[in-house]
Amino acid sequence: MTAAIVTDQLVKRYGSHEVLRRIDLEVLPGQVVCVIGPSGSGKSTLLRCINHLEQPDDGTVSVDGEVIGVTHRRGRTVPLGAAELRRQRAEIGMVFQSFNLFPHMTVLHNLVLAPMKVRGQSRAEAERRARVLLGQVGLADYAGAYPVQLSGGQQQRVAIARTLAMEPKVLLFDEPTSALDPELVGEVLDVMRKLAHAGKTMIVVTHELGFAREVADRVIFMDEGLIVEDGPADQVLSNPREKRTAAFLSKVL
Ligand SMILES: Nc1ncnc2c1ncn2[C@@H]1O[C@H](COP(=O)(O)OP(=O)(O)OP(=O)(O)O)[C@@H](O)[C@H]1O
Repeated sequence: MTAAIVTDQLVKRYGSHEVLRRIDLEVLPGQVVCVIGPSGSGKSTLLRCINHLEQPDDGTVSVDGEVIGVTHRRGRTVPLGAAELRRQRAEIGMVFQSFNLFPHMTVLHNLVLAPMKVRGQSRAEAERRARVLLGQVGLADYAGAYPVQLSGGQQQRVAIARTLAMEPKVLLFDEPTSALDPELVGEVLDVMRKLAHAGKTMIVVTHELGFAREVADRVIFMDEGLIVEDGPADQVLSNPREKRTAAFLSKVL
């Protein structure tokens, strides 16, 4: 079985600070992996390198067997051109903490923009699909609303629908509920739970350990740019093998 996501000896540095220190990770199709760890451990940077929002300094990322961001020319490895990189990145959906919806566009317009521009879908087709997705995230009646008219939880559900509209091969979530008022967290986690049950491949950076325990196939604990522990959710969260994992959990549980 081809892994959905592979990182091979992935390195990212900011100046002399090595933020990712040779990360090897393999996520199988349909797996849900939650990534936990202290602030500054490199969780966001890992996601941002997987989708090449940040250029890794060393190592490779592959999605569905295709190496991201580089190609081979005359025996040398060279960076991909912008258009080709855009095509690859469209296969890697990313949901951010801060929604990032276009404020001057309606919900529907936010959803159809990229499928029309990047995927070449007609407006009619893009709108038809967008309405289906809005139904799936429980926002069928909000197609004509502007982001400012929505709660944070609704905005994040629109952002998830917008990501799904590109039919990505994998989904990355970077603390998708951290900016939400506590009473709005559940509705976003519900949507993510449905995606997990529908068989999507997901990496979720989160502080929601209840969600991780219930939904994740695996939990990864990162610290100081390394994967310290990687195992079944119950084992890592209830019976960690590594002292550093246990110390972290004792602070956050
Ligand atoms: N653009 C950047 N320039 C310089 N340093 C950066 C940059 N982005 C991240 N870093 C540093 O890299 C380290 C890892 O950051 P990262 O955001 O990946 O951590 P994190 O585990 O996601 O933390 P948090 O839980 O607080 O979001 C931190 O020390 C951070 O200050």
